[in-house]
Amino acid sequence: MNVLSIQSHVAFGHVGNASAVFPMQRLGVEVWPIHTVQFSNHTGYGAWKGRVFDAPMIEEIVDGIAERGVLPICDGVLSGYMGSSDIGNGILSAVRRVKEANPAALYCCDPVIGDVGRGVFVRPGIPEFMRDHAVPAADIVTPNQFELDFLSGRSSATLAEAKASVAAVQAMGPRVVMVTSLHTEETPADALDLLAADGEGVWRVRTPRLSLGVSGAGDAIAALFFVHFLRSRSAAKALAAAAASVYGLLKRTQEAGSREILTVAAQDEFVTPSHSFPVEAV
Ligand SMILES: Nc1ncnc2c1ncn2[C@@H]1O[C@H](COP(=O)(O)OP(=O)(O)O)[C@@H](O)[C@H]1O
Ligand SMILES: Cc1ncc(COP(=O)(O)O)c(C=O)c1O
Ligand SMILES: [Mg+2]
Repeated sequence: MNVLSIQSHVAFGHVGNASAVFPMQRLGVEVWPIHTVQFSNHTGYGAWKGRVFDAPMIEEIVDGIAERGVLPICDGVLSGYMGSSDIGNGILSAVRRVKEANPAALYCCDPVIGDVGRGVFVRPGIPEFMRDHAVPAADIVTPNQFELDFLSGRSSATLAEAKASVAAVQAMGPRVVMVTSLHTEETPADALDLLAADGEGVWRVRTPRLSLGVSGAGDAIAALFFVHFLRSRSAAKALAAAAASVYGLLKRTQEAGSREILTVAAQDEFVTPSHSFPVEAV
């Protein structure tokens, strides 16, 4: 399986491609990473160095890949942190080229915009670009609760509201939606929910809430969900597998007291997760 992964890259630590590429490789996927930015570290530190690339650079690399004649064997495109809405256009043009070459390829868009508590952490214009252009072009989207609320223009304070928000996002285009870190009135204080919907049903996985604040978990879970969905074509199975792996990864990270997720040290969690959680139809 071959996945074109277009997102941010950091030299130190694990967000964007530095969080997503290795778990996919560990699952046996050939990943073709293209970086939208290269920063020293993730922006959660408040300071970083590096630069944002541009749409022509993304298109140039896709051109070079196309010249190798391999776009027809690309099974999917994964996008995440975009850097600028211009880069977003470059990503959507890559998606169009891949789908022209392989109509069965799927586009999974992780609509990285912000987070509850931290607010919007991307450049102006990106939230609207995600809502008006990227999400409508996607087959699969993986918002956190903050991003779900922004995209749907609704609130998700209860499970019923969250399901209505998911349906509103599906009405924008994507058939499959996975919501991460969902906390509704029904969610116990020491837990968090994940929802996945695929047009046939909505499923929930509930895991304990760990006391750590790290970046990059969303990038890892989007990559894992996408790979498991491409393989199983089941949103429920992909949700169970991705949630178990990321929980194991974060539990190890918490135990080690690390500020960065233990993508390398806890790599066995991607293949043989040490925890598993039931999937409930809701
Ligand atoms: N504090 C936490 N405790 C347990 N699991 C967590 C925690 N933070 C993140 N996760 C897991 O990682 C997933 C993705 O993280 P999330 O923070 O929602 O993504 P993002 O970084 O995109 O906002 C969550 O759905 C959850 O499964
Ligand atoms: C460069 C970069 N990419 C991606 C992300 C997204 O990380 P997360 O997976 O926590 O949403 C961040 C968050 O700070 C970031 O700074
Ligand atoms: Mg995210």
